[in-house]
Amino acid sequence: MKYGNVKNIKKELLSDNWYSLHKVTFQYQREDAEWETQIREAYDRGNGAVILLYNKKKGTVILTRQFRMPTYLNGNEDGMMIEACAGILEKGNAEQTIIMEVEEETGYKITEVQKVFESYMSPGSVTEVLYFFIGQYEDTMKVSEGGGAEDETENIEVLDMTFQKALEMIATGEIMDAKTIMLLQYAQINQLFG
Ligand SMILES: Nc1nc2c(ncn2[C@@H]2O[C@H](COP(=O)(O)OP(=O)(O)O[C@H]3O[C@H](CO)[C@@H](O)[C@H](O)[C@@H]3O)[C@@H](O)[C@H]2O)c(=O)[nH]1
Ligand SMILES: [Mg+2]
Repeated sequence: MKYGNVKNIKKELLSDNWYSLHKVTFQYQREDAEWETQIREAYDRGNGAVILLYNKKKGTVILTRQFRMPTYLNGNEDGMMIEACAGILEKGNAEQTIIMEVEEETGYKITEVQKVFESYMSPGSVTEVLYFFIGQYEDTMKVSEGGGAEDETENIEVLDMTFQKALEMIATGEIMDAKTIMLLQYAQINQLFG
């Protein structure tokens, strides 16, 4: 018995303004071998990369704070989100992108990163795969203010806080971003701070 087969996939473009949204109609073969028609919308904003910047000696991490409209629309009172530094893959691969994004958003020039895992973040509706990294930073690596790309309206604030404080902020709900929680918990499980 075949299971999980898909056929007759038809994609209808609903929106391609900034990113693209497709309505996908397809036939899906159930476990009992019957074919059924399903419709699912899929939002494609490309893939992304995210990193936890940490300093083992100081016991600190670098996070960012920025306005996120979708959260504002769904109950986040001021729309501000505390997140690990992240960006969408445009020109290079995940590693090149995250190194560039770290400098753009936080002002640190790092050269070494370590990939820890990759994950779909919202598999029922968003196509994106997110590549997760960790990387050590030193105060001497700070080369600029950060804040985001000059041609973009990101207005990113750079936060330097203790790892303990960041963990507390998950418990209090001040950190409510999945990729950030995943990386902080990775650091805790793998005892990055000893
Ligand atoms: N004009 C316009 N600009 C947009 C739109 N959507 C996003 N932008 C701009 O596009 C830029 C994308 O910045 P990046 O730093 O590359 O991406 P990111 O938004 O930080 O994405 C990261 O976080 C996402 C949410 O957690 C992740 O989904 C993504 O993979 C990545 O990790 C930002 O300047 C943002 O303001 C839009 O609809 N219109
Ligand atoms: Mg970003």
